[in-house]
Amino acid sequence: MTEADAHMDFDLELEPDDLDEEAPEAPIGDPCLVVDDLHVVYRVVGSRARKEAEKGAEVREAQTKPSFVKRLVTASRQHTGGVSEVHAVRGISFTVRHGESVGIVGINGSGKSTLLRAIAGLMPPSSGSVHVSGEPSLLGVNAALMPQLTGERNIMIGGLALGLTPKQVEERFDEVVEFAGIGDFVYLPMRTYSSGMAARLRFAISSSASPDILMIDEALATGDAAFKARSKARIEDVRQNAGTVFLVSHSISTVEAMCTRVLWVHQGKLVMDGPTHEVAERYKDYVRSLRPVGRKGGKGGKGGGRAGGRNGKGARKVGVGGATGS
Ligand SMILES: Nc1ncnc2c1ncn2[C@@H]1O[C@H](COP(=O)(O)OP(=O)(O)OP(=O)(O)O)[C@@H](O)[C@H]1O
Repeated sequence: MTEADAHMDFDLELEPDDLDEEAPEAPIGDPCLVVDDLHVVYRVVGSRARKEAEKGAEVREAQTKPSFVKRLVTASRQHTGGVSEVHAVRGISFTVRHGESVGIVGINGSGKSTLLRAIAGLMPPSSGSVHVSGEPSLLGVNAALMPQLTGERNIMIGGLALGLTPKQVEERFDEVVEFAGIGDFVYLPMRTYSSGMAARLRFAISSSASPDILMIDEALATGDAAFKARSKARIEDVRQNAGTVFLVSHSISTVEAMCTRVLWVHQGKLVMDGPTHEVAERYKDYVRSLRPVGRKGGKGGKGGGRAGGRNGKGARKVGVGGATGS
């Protein structure tokens, strides 16, 4: 797959709901999250998995010498391809303060979800570290809820994981179901849900406890206009209470409407970090440059005119060389 193909589901179109919207300012407080030279490496077994992984990140053969016992055991198995390592996050560092809403953008396979999961504590760093102040009870929307259990049971488990008491979960149950818009499906196993329903339920659970850090991975793309409006209001609530929001989205207009700061990740590295309008404009230019000749970049064209300093703070360009396909 070429890089031009890889970005194709990135949506530069402005959503009607988001037109001319910018994330409102909120008081910015002390640092609440420090990510220091973070590396995340996946180990991939078998050639098919390796092919999948090669889409975006650096892949290399794992430097492992199998133990004597392992060599004996695998000698009797059919060879399925070696063990590879996918270096999905490569030396990312940044600091986030209370009250910031941070968008993470990048083409497919660039490492956004892996970074989010590592920040949420769902993925152990291979090296480097993530320091979180306050409640470490982060339940990212990618947190593994259990597909074989009903939505009802998952709301309870997710609520408890966020630090709520059983009584508090019960009190918030109706609100979570209504927010997610899943109706009576809540009494069916989650494996019967569409991916959109599951994403909306995870978002509703993870935002129900006013977490210190709210992580959102694509959930906003899965709802209708009313769900988006509810989500926006909830994100603002979290920020106004000096919480921090992380948002991974393929919709640049959603990031522009909801975030005060954007991190641009490419091939596992942070290539730009700064105020939303600056990073979004540069990122849109980059995505347009990837479009094959003859394909109109008109979607993004509409969104290109919203430059103009909001707070005068400059973006930190960490090394855009990576974004040109290094
Ligand atoms: N469980 C896994 N095992 C092995 N490799 C993985 C795994 N999950 C992700 N990867 C690889 O790590 C790299 C980063 O993936 P990640 O999902 O973080 O990217 P992304 O930017 O969120 O992508 P997308 O926009 O397509 O969702 C990719 O090369 C991907 O193939």
